[in-house]
Amino acid sequence: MTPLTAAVPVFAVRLAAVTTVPVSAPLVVRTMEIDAPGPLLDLLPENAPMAWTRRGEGIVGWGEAARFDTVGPHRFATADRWWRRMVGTAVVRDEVGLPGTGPVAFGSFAFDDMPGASTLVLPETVVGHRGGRWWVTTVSVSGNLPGLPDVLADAAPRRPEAVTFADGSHDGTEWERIVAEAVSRINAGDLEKVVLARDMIAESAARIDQRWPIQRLAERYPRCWTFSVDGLLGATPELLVRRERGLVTSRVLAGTIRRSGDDAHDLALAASLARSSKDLEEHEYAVRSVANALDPFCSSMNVPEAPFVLHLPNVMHLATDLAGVASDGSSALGLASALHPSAAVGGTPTSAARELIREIEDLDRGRYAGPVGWIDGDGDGEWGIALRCAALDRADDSRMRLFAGCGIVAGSDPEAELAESVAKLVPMRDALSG
Ligand SMILES: C=C(O[C@@H]1C=C(C(=O)O)C=C[C@H]1O)C(=O)O
Repeated sequence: MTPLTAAVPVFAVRLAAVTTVPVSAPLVVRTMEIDAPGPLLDLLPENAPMAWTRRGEGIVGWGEAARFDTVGPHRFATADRWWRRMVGTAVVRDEVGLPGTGPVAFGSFAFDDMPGASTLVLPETVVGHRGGRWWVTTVSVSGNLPGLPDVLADAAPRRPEAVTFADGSHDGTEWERIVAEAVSRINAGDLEKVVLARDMIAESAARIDQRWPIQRLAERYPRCWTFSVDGLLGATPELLVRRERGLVTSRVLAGTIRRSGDDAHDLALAASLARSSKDLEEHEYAVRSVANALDPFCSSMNVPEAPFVLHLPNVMHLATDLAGVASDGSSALGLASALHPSAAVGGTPTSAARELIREIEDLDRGRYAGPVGWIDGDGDGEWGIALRCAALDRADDSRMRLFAGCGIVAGSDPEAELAESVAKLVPMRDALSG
């Protein structure tokens, strides 16, 4: 372990920002085009699988050429600086030249400043697929040009054994009380919106093969981004930010209704969601928080006037896609840092919402609701909000902690919010159950 030196603020070092390779190591990176090797997620090994995929495209990675672990209020800035330094001195041979080729790090950041660990991982091997092209990237820290590895499907994952679920920090009744407290604070004028979360513990009879839930989520939630980074995995419908060759995009969600299972009825529910003043208000807070945060980084921005309804198998959301033209050199991670926490996972105003979450939620969110995604050597990348996800217990790999949260506004009903949280836990519960 080599501690970071010089440019890193002193307190960040004290808070254990560490990297597993000396920052001066000669990083050699090679990307080559390959023939289609089969579905990306089938390539993942059981040990520490990394993924960011949607509709079969994206990137998967394994092995660890380098990693950066950090905590605290400057976690994004220290990680961004580490990454710039890594790629700034790297020798790169990239025969494909797309966003996501060349050096790529997967990352996952804690929701709050404390507690919670944040990580960037540079895999030894990354395989990517986009628009009919496939590539493999290999990384060497020994200074030699890495050879082309075999890119083959791994053995099929094992189904988790006899999984049971139990309440996490609070049972449903306690959580409803917390939600009621938030509603009374909102009615008292302390703030406009706060997002409150709850957790659930899944326990299997044996070590959980993370690839099983990853593959199930990708199959069942093709409109979501399926991710896996350092033991945090899920399928999120919400894209905090994408930066790609000067174009900045974001998908904002807020306002939710549960699916009924009957298509005709669901269409009527979708129409009522699009007219619901409570949900439209909640959505407006979220869109405004993202548009305001992106404004300083964009020369122009398109913010649609009305949201559309995003249909997922378990719930429907009000959704807005924003797009802007980047006006400075901020990386995708820098933009994610500026956006986090948006009103979709924090609230409005942000500082009052964060304080109320710390005061009444009584839950260590860890990396749930934090940015998760990837960054490449040009600073392009995609960062989702880690929702509909679970974290593997680092001390016991037969246990996972599942999370779900709901936006609370003046008109929120605690019982309905609990039911919404149950619906949001369904993707991970089902993915672990079979
Ligand atoms: C916080 C979560 O979801 C967020 C809250 C939503 C809402 O309250 O309507 C909708 C989508 C997400 O922005 C979660 O899934 O855990």
